[in-house]
Amino acid sequence: MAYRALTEQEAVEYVRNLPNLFATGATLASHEIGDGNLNLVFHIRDEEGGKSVIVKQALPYARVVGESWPLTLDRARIEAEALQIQYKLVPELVPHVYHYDAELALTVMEDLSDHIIMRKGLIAKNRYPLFAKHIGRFLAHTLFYTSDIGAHPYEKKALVGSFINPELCKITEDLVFTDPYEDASTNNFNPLIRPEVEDIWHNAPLKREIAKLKYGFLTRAEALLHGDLHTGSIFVTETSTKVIDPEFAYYGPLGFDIGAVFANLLLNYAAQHGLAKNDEERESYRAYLLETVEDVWSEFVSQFVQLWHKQAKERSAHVEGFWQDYVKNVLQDAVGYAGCKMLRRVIGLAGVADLNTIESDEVRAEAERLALAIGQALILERTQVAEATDITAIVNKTVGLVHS
Ligand SMILES: Nc1ncnc2c1ncn2[C@@H]1O[C@H](COP(=O)(O)OP(=O)(O)O)[C@@H](O)[C@H]1O
Ligand SMILES: CSC[C@H]1O[C@H](OP(=O)(O)O)[C@H](O)[C@@H]1O
Repeated sequence: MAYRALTEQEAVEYVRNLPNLFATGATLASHEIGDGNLNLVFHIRDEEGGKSVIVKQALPYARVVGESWPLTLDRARIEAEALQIQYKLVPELVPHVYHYDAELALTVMEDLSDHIIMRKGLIAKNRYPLFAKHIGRFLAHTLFYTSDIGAHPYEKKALVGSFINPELCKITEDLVFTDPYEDASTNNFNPLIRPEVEDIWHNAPLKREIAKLKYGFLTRAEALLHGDLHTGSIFVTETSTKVIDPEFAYYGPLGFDIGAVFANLLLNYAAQHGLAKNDEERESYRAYLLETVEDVWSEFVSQFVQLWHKQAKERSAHVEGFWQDYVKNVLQDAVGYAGCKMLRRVIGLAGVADLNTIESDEVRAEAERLALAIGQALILERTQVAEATDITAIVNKTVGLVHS
C-alpha cells in the first residue's frame, strides 16, 4: 500500500488485517494519542477482549512544526530495527515489535499503557526504586554488545551502515549542539532569562567545549545509541522500565545516551524550584534525583565492566588499564552531553514539561536559571569528573553559587 498518513479508522482496519493480533469481528476502538514532536501514535483496543496494541506511524514531516519541516520516513525503519536489536539484548526493557511496514512507515508494537511516561512520573514526584538498575542494564547491554569491544568487527561495521541516520542526526546537531548557543530562529526561551542566555551566546570557553562535544557526536561511531534517551522516551512503573522511541538511533559516543538520562533527571531537579510544595519536599526529592543519577552510573558501570571482562571480542580489551581509561572517558562524555542537553531544553526549540508546567513566568525563570547554571558547570568541569559523586558535588556547588 502506497504511503499515506492513516486516520484512526484506517489504523483499525490495518491491524484487523494482520494475522494473530485480534479475533475476527472484534470491536476495536482507536485513538490517536501521540504527544511527541514527530509522529502519529494510535492506541487500538479490543473493547470486549481487552487486548490492545500501539501503531506508530512516521509523518513525512516533523509534527511539532508541520509540513514546512520535511523529514525522512526512513526514521520508522531505524526505530523498528533498533527496537528489535534492543529487544534481543534486553527483552524485558523494550516493547515487543509485532509488525513493521516499510511502505506505510509504521510499526505495530506492544501497548505499554499500564506504565507511565517517566517525565510525568517525576513531575508527580513519584519514586522508581528499580529504575537505576533497569536503565543501567539497558545502557550496559545495548552499548556493550553493539560496540567494537562486544560485537564481531564485521557485525559492528554492518550495523554502522544500517544506522546511518543523517536527517535525525542533523536535528540533534542543530538543536542540541548549535542553535541554543547563538541567536537562532529555532530558539524558544522565557524572555525573563534573556540576560543569562545572552551570556551563554558570548561565553567563548563554554562554546569551545560544546564544539568539542559536538565533534565527538559527529565523528565517534562507538556503539549503537538510542539517540534520544530522555524521560519522555522511558515508560516506568515501580517494578518495570521500558524504553521506547529510538528513531534517533545511530552509531555515536556511548556517553551521549547516559548523558541524556542524567540531563533529564537534573532538569527535573531544577524544576523542583517550582514543582515542590515546600522546602522539605523539594530537598527530599532533589536528594532522590541526585542519588538516582549516581545509581544509574554505578549500575551501568558495574554491568558494562562485567560484560567487558566476560564477553569482550576485541583482544585489546584485556590490555592492562584500558577498561579503566575507557570508562572514565565515557563518564566525562556523559557529563558533558548532559550539560548540552540541559541547555538545549531551556533555550532551544523543544522544551520539557518539567519546566514548562511551572505556571508563573518568574518562578519558571528561576528554575531555568538553575538548569542553565548546572548545564554549564557540567560542560566546563567534566574533565575533572572521576566518579558519579563528582556530579552531585558539581550540582550542589552550583546550587550554592546560584543562591548566594
Ligand atoms: N508502546 C507504547 N505503548 C503505549 N503508549 C505509547 C507507546 N509508544 C508511544 N506511546 C505514547 O505515544 C506518545 C508519543 O510516543 P513517542 O514514541 O515518544 O513519539 P514521538 O516519536 O513522536 O516522540 C508517548 O508519550 C506515549 O504516550
Ligand atoms: C523537531 S524534533 C525536536 C526534538 O523532538 C525529539 O523528541 P521526541 O521525538 O521524543 O519528542 C528530539 O528530542 C528532538 O530534538
